[in-house]
Amino acid sequence: MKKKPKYIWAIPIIALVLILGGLFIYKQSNIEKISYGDFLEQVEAGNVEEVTLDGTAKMQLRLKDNENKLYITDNPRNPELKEFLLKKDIPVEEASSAGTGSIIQGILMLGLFLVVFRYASKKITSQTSGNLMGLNVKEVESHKAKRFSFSDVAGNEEAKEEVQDIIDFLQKPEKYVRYGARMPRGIIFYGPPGTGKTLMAKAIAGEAGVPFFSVSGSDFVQMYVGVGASRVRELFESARKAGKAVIFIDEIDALGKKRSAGIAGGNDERDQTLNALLTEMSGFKDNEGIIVIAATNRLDILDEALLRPGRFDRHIEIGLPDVHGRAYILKLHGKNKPLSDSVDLNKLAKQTVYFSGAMLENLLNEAAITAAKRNAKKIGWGDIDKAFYKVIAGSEKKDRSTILQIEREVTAYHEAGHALITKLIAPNNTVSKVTIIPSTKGAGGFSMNIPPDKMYHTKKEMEAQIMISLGGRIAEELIFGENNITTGASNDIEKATKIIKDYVTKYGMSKKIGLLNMEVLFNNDSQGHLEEILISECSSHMERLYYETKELMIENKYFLNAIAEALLAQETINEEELNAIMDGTFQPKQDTPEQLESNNPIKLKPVIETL
Ligand SMILES: Nc1ncnc2c1ncn2[C@@H]1O[C@H](COP(=O)(O)OP(=O)(O)OP(=O)(O)O)[C@@H](O)[C@H]1O
Ligand SMILES: [Zn+2]
Repeated sequence: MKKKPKYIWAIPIIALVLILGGLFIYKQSNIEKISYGDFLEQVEAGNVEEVTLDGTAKMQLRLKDNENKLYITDNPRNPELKEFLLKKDIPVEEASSAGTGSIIQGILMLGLFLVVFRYASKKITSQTSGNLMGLNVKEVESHKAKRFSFSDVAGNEEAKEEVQDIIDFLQKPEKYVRYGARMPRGIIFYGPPGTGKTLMAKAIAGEAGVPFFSVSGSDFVQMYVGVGASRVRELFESARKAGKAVIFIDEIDALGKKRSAGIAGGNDERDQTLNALLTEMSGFKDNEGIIVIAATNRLDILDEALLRPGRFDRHIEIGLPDVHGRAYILKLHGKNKPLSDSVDLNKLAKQTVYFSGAMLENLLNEAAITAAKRNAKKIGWGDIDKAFYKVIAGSEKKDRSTILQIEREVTAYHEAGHALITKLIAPNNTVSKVTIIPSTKGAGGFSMNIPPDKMYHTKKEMEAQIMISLGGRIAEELIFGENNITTGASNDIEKATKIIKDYVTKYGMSKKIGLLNMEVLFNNDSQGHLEEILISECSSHMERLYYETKELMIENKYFLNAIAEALLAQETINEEELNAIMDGTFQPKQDTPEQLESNNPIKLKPVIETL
């Protein structure tokens, strides 16, 4: 690919600066400073050829024995000096304050200023740019910013595969035009936050060797009417100027959300901006080599106008990484960090289900900070452990004594409930950690529950997942009584409801509703009859599963107590310890008495039946 030399404008300026600089240095080397006393001596000796006064703090003179050399001395600024010199027959010249030297200096400064200004303004445009009316257009040009390639993106193999032809098209658009192929003009990356959508777009630009322009949809919101549209046109204009390019629009949903029927009128500005975007996109010629990549967390809320052929017609999912992806991401970000031998990234990958790439990166970074704080040689498993909780729910509370003992117990039983039910009905799931360490974000405790990675889930597995979710609340109820159940189960209930809804409405697993997709039917449900049936069906399944779980827990109350007690004693238990509890071979960690004291400031009976 032929590249336009980017710094051609700088050559004359640099040449000028060099020439003037040389001249200046040459002149400087021919200048000598003398004291005012020496000067007067020379005057008295009749050695002075001429004097130049220019009103500055210095004056210049030449001596008779070396007329080419310039001498400088302090200017006493005495109005009588001129007369005194003239009387001695020494010619005095009065120059304007800018002598040759200062002209050169001035030009030099100007040249330098121009270079710096040019550089700085370029830098600003490429990094945060213009910021006119709040819009950031970021242009990351290949030679200025770090170039990304596919090797910087771990996992996401399917997505990489899917964009391979786009890269080829960006490199050789003519080839595709020759075959009459119409390449997608727009691609949408969709998936949860932090999964590397931006990274992937940058990598495409990097792999194809084209400049990358990025802008965020949310920047257009709250702009004056017409401003957004003109910004869009400017963005495309700069991309066209660059020849080939990748234009990245983050948070496209801020611009292209479906218009909700209920709200009368629209957002004029948003619509104008969106229209400008669509117009620009349909304005490309086929061989232009510009690709627009947009990112969103949710594809389903986008306006159909955006998704039509010729617009954003290729949709690529960038999902959360699976266990291999996670291991790969951890290894990628662990490369430049001194990890101790105790840190097993494969093991960590197994414990970080549902973590996004950004969370994993953050996890290693937090661990590195913790290690640095304690001046450790290497990052140890303990640092990783601390970072794990930080990333997952804010940070580990320092002062544990402030947490009421009763809260610790409720949390311990709640988490023990989840763990116990998992062990009883889903032995293939992994419970990597159960903990009651509270976090600043308010999550009471945490038990990681890993269902095996599978393409399909059976009805039994879906029910098991619901029962595991219900386990927390049921344990609270069983131990502390119906009136003392807490709000800690709200996430669990949400999770269980989502599963039961799919169970009934999507997968035809409820006998009463049968093999119907309720969402299809719902579209025509004006009286709300179906809704009623649906709710009653969901709640009857939920109730059945609730009683089943409760019964199971009552039968295994011994284990529930054992797990909760272990949690209260050591705050966190890992999978081996949990298995040991279930086998009856558990040996609690021997803590020193002081540690026990600080962990358990108030000694209470482990089970409080009367609350
Ligand atoms: N697959 C991955 N491989 C390597 N690093 C990753 C990956 N996914 C995410 N990361 C890390 O997470 C950071 C954030 O990712 P990025 O900004 O690309 O996510 P995103 O999907 O665009 O997020 P959002 O939806 O919040 O804009 C990256 O800079 C990188 O450090
Ligand atoms: Zn829970």
